[in-house]
Amino acid sequence: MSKVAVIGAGSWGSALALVLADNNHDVTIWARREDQINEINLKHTNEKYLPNIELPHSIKGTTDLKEAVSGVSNILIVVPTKAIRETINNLKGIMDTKATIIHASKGIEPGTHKRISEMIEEEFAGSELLGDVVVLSGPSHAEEVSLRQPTTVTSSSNNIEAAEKVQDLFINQHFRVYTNPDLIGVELGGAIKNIIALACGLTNGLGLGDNTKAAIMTRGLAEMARLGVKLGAEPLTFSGLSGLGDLIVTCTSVHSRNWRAGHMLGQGLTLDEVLEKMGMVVEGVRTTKATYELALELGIEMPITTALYKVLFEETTPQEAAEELMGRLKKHEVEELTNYSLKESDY
Ligand SMILES: NC(=O)C1=CN([C@@H]2O[C@H](COP(=O)(O)OP(=O)(O)OC[C@H]3O[C@@H](n4cnc5c(N)ncnc54)[C@H](OP(=O)(O)O)[C@@H]3O)[C@@H](O)[C@H]2O)C=CC1
Ligand SMILES: O=C(CO)COP(=O)(O)O
Repeated sequence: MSKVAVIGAGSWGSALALVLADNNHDVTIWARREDQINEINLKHTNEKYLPNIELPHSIKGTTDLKEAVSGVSNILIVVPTKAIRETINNLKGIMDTKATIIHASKGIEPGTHKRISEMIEEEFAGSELLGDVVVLSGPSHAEEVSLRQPTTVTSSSNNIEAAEKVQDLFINQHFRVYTNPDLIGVELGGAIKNIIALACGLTNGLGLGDNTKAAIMTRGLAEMARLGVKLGAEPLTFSGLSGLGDLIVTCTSVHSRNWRAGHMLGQGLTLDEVLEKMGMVVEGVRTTKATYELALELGIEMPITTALYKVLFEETTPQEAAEELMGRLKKHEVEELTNYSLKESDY
């Protein structure tokens, strides 16, 4: 049994706290709102983020970050990507022991184009408090994990032994954890599938059917792998749980916030209206911006990401974006991933 601090009490933080508590770990969950922590401690529920689920009574909630991490050598961070740097900065000031930082968030930062493990390392730079950084990623809707439905994910780190320790922390008969040493590929797959899920939801909202969905998913996987390989990922990672697996679960499920947000956009709502209605994080929006910028910088062709960027952040309508995608130059389906460069005409 280990002590684990879970930082972030949204849907995913609560569901992972449940998995850890099921494994008899000593779990403290931190949230910034007193009312939410009172609900977790007194009613053992988190209705806003995980409706109709009774959390294990052993989970302790606190709004005191110092109390959450004091003497804890495994800290799980599950806040939206935009809150990662702020969270690490707050942690750095109050941690009293070196800890493995596990994160389960999915995104890329606009502007810097950093993955989450890179942001964590950057924020801890020069500090003795950072042990290993491990990501937990894969096809795993919080709603189903909290019902203890069979789920598979991947634990990845530059230090495979750290990934294996995290595998041991989480694995149980409902929640099967694999390991993969390809940190870059695992983090990129989890982030970029959100872009593709937004695009799938959008085409569905436009009234388009399964052929279009299959096209977006398959060609989306191709552009995810193309960028990933350029950044040093292993191509095979993208056919695994954190790539294809997460793409399937996010593009085909009504649980997905990214899919639902895309669907509302396709039905004609503005981005602001969609985000207001969702009330939960839609990571794909910021990740589309980050990935679009990164693709331009590296000269990697990512037509679906580009089309979505134009719909989200420029004046392009979904219909215009769909027409533009279908009207592109003809090409071979299978490309040489390691020898790919963008031609000006491809955009
Ligand atoms: N939901 C899922 O099934 C899965 C989610 N993920 C990933 O996990 C991450 C978190 O998602 P999820 O739990 O679903 O998100 P939710 O929208 O359900 O919850 C977000 C949580 O983060 C808190 N939060 C927001 N901003 C800050 C901040 N600046 N500082 C501290 N806490 C903050 C919110 O607190 P408050 O209520 O006070 O605003 C809330 O508790 C995302 O990257 C997502 O992609 C990964 C796999 C599955
Ligand atoms: O990452 C997820 C499932 O693996 C959850 O996706 P959404 O954020 O779109 O709900």
